[in-house]
Amino acid sequence: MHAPTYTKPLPCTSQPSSSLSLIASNSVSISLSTLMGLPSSSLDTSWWVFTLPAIARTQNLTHNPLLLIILTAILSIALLAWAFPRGGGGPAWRNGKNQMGRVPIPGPKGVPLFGLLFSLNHALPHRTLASIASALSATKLMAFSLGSSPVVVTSNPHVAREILNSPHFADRPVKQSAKSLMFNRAIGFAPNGAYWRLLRRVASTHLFSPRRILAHEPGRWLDCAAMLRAIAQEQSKNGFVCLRKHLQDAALNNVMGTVFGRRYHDQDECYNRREIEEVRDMVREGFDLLGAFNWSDYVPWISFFYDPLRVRERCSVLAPRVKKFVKRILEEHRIMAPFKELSDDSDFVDVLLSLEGEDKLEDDDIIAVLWEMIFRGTDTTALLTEWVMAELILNEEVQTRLRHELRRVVGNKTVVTDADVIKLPYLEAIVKETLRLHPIGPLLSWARLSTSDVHLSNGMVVPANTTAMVNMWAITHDPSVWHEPLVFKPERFVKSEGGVEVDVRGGDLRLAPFGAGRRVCPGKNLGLVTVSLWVANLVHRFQWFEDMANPVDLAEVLKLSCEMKNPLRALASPRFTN
Ligand code: HEM
Repeated sequence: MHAPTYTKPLPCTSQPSSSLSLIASNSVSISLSTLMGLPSSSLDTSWWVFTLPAIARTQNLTHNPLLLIILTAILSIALLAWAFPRGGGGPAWRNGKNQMGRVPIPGPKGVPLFGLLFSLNHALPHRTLASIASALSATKLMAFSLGSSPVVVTSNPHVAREILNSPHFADRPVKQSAKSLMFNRAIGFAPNGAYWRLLRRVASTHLFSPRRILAHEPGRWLDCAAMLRAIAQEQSKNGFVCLRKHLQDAALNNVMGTVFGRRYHDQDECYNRREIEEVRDMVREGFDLLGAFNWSDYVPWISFFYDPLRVRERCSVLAPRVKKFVKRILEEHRIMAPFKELSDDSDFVDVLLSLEGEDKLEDDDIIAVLWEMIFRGTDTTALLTEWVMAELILNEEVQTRLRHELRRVVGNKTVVTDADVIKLPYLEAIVKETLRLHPIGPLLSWARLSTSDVHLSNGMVVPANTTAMVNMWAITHDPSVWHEPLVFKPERFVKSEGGVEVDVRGGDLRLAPFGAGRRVCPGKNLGLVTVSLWVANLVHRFQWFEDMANPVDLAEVLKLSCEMKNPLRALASPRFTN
């Protein structure tokens, strides 16, 4: 919209000076406003700028200090109007982008240029977003800016269902680190299309199907047994156990075994120590880089001045290391391929190498897919198990009840198997309650991206290219969704005791820690089977107590996943003699 045409003649009799003519020229007034991104209403009221010379009764504005002050004030107001646009949402929501629907999307304006970046770059963005949404009555949907990226977040299960299940939200925004580490060729970040569908199909059939998960049980049990041994050793040596390291080792072995056909147990001599250390180091570095808050993902120019974590540089070192490592494993598998038959317990490398015709993948794509599995599969299961154990230690009666359930199902056996685990409803309730109280992806790990303008049923419209987040933490802590949301109460999921039946695999958005829709976590069954098996064996083998010298601290920190800020340290009293 153009500024209104000036109609009143200036009372000034002589010609304006050149600077004045610039200001008094209609076309310049428009371009100045446009440059500043002023909303049309400010243009409508800007006509009085042209009367300034009359007010000042002067021909040269620059020589009049009063006018200079007024001009500076106008410019400042214009700048502020540009930086804090109307309607909320902040700098990325200028020009009424949050008002495209019947109902506008409310949201905080944040800081000019940066939006909410300063509020969200610390450890607990899910809590901050939940408080802002609640304060602005924007829990259904809130618009905000992360630098130049427009973002919406919902803390409402109905809107969450619409977003996660919509085909228009089936892409993800790709972080710089993910791109540099090749993840844009893997399942999680590949754009929604034929390539992504192929990867999902192959992974669902050959890695995550119930048959394959069952076929890999012996390997899973090997890792679990090694973990139990290491825990017993640490307890007898130190008098306490730091659980996270054992869980991470078991998780790494579990995923390395299923994906690469390699396991690294301490008593195994066949793999050299250097390789184990190399894998651990690469995984650690990858976690750090992918979990790091990288300013240049949101304010691209900032990396020229400010890159405190050296994300770009570190990625460019890690990516070739990963490639070299995985390529070596691919070559070994290629050499052995003629001597192996594919079966249900084949590792994922063999499966990917066996693909033919249209399904055949380039080496670089295989490397990306395999590497992603290591990343996604390792910390998720370890950190979730750590949260479960922390709650069991703090809630002694829940631990005791679980042990009774185990005794009833397992009897005198020292080992709990996958077949036993499915007969343990109280264990299932404990895992669900932990996922509710401590969702390890409180903002569902990686966000979604709208591929077109999306009309929601509540009258709001999310424009194309908007990042969409679901604040699962806010939903699972909402007292209007969950009674006494801060209390750890597995009984709320025990049906025979009046509890609710909730499908945590994406069917019920009141508790969807694995996401939902076509991009729901494909590793959800593997994750749940693994965590349940570990918890069952940890509780069956040991009685767990709080270490009073290091009390359990439920403080959290959000990195790649939401983890205990202070890793769990506890006392493990063995229940069997061998
Ligand atoms: C207990 C553990 C786990 C939790 C809580 C979890 C959670 C999630 C969440 C919230 C998402 C995003 C879903 C969405 O956008 O709707 C996701 C995606 C994904 N997860 Fe998991 N996950 C777990 C375990 C695993 C495991 C064990 C693997 C593989 C070994 C895995 C592989 C993936 C992959 C590949 C994606 C991307 C899917 C896509 O974009 O198409 N996850 N996970």
